[in-house]
Amino acid sequence: MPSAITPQAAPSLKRWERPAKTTEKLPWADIAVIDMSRYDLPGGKQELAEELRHAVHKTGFFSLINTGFSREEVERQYDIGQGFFSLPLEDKNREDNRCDFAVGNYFGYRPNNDKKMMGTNVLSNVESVNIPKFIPQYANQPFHPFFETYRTEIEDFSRRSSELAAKVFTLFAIILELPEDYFSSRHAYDSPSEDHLRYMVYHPRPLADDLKVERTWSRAHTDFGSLTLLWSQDVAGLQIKTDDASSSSSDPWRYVPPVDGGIVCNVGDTLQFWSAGYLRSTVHRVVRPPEDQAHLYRQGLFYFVRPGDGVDIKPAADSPLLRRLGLVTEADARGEPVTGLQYVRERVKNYHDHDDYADKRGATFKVGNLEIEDQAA
Ligand SMILES: O=C(O)CCC(=O)C(=O)O
Ligand SMILES: [Fe+2]
Repeated sequence: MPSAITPQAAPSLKRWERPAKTTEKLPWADIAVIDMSRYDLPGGKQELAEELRHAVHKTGFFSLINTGFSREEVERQYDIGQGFFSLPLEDKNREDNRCDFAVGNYFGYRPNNDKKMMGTNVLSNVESVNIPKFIPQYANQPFHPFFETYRTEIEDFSRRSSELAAKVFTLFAIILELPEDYFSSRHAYDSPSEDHLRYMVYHPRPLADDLKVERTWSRAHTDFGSLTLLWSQDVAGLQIKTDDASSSSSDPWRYVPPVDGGIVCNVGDTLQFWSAGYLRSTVHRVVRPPEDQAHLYRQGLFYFVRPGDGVDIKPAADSPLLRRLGLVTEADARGEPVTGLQYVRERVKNYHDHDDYADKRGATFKVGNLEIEDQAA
């Protein structure tokens, strides 16, 4: 749908500057690139699903190109995020704009330095703001007045992110031999869910502090929802934990490479549950960037897709593929339901409602019969 948005109508914002890529040679992950311009061609979805199968089964990470988001509109979102982060702390952190972690509500603002890291005195260097879906049910959820000026643009971006996710869900349904709308219907934009558009920035830290926390900027974790869209990030630091600790290296961590004009996607916990582990919610983390980028504010743009509040996230026992593979049985169909809202709220609460981001290597997190490794080494 052509967009009738005129960004010039809003007051001018300082332009965000795209940082230069690192010149360091890093161990990059091999990330499949899926060309979404083929999606609507005859047989296109089936071909793309086949290309995606290996990636989602092995690492759960892949990237999309030709998604319909122009470079200008993506950078405009970075301008908006940067404009918000440059407001005074008291304003950003006003009471009606804060995440309410006590109830696992991630909508709103999370300030920099809010927690200690891994049993040290080093503080978290992440600042973020999560914007809920633009539906009447969220009229009273955090939405800072700064964003009002840009509401139309942000809403357009949010809705189109969800539309893109729906196409990816269709590919997942094809892979699992389920009806094509199996997952997209469980993530309808107009039904309540904890989906959010996120502006995020990591503040650079002195090397001495980074060394005290094993260079950790974001602890190893899996994503709590269904699918994460991450607009390609030029500041290296995001790493995925792979199975290929090869003979040349015992280190399983690989950096996610930038994909110009692309969107990196990863499968979250709920799709791993629905697919009885066939689609992988891979452990990832963010570490101090290479030294030619370590001084930069690492700003990011994301859309986190969460399951519909009321949908059951237990394994899709009706998938012929999962049945043939023996991953689901009749008993799975009869298991206790766990709803999307229940899982996501409990997971956010468990992860964030503390004074610290402790080292939780090896810990697991469980709701009903659904269990996930909370933080793998
Ligand atoms: O900042 C990044 O590149 C990834 C952040 C992330 O994994 C998350 O917020 O879930
Ligand atoms: Fe993540």
